[in-house]
Amino acid sequence: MKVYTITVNPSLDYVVSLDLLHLGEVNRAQEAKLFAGGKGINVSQVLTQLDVDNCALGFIGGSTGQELLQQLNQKKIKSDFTTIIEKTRINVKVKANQETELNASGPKISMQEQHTFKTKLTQLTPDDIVVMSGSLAKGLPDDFYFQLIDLVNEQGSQFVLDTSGQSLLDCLAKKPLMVKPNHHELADIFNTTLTTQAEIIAHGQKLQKMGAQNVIVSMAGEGAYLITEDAVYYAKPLAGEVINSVGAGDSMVAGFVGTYSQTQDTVAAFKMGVACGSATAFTEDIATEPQINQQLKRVEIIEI
Ligand SMILES: Nc1ncnc2c1ncn2[C@@H]1O[C@H](COP(=O)(O)OP(=O)(O)OP(=O)(O)O)[C@@H](O)[C@H]1O
Ligand SMILES: O=P(O)(O)OC[C@@]1(O)O[C@H](CO)[C@@H](O)[C@@H]1O
Repeated sequence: MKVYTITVNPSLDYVVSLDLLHLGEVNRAQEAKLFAGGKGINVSQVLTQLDVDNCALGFIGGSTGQELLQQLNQKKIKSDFTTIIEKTRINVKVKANQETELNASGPKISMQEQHTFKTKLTQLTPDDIVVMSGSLAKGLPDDFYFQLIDLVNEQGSQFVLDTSGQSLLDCLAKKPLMVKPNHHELADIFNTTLTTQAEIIAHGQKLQKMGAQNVIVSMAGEGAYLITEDAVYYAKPLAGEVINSVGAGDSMVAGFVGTYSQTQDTVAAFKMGVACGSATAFTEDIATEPQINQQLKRVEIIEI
């Protein structure tokens, strides 16, 4: 099986570190780094670390797009982007006493550019899994992901749409391989508050009954649940120093999809998802293979 990631609105993530942020004043950063970003691209980075056959698709443009591509090439991440006229965005991540993210809305994508991109999906086969995540760029219709899901389904491939709210609910009827709301997003979907384990599981099961093949409910440092058609599993949280939570969710999606694509074993895939999410939370950038394997040894899954 091959995995394709789709990032319609990638970014260069400009990560600025300082002890304390004073709003409304000139702040001097201790460190500033530029990383290739965007949710699907983060998924591709982890898949490449795990040696899973994958290709990053999406739109890139201008000098920022070139910088992003150069970074992906350096990391040996395979890609087949559609080139656009406008520039790829830069997102600013401030790491001070708190993490603050400033995400730009991104470039405008023309009808012709959208069309060129869609033709790439005709190469998909029933053996492929397509992961779609992140915000929609300007000029893309609200139902763009749903148009893509239909194209993916026409080719017989599986899909994962990492989204929240109404879009997540709407995609369930199309039978996603997996959905991964965090517990806050799960509560918001049903306009409720979820406090007990039983409540979280019951609402995750609703998503499964509505069409998701597998549901992961992630809870950052409090563990995660996997809900399948016939069982519920809990992954105990891994203790560690959180250095950067940006991309933890993307890494979890990558771990699940990557191992699933190689083994079709849902529980092993969940285990890898937890290891990848935590490994990224415990490091500065997206986790590397040794960091992931170090966490994988520590993951404990129990059936509930
Ligand atoms: N503080 C933490 N301690 C240990 N593991 C963590 C922590 N935060 C995230 N993780 C790991 O990453 C996974 C995904 O994190 P989280 O539940 O925050 O998802 P998310 O809200 O989609 O993440 P993101 O911050 O990327 O949007 C968790 O299930 C866990 O495996
Ligand atoms: O603006 P979006 O598309 O919702 O999110 C983009 C983004 O915040 O997501 C990734 C982390 O998940 C970052 O690499 C990137 O900057």
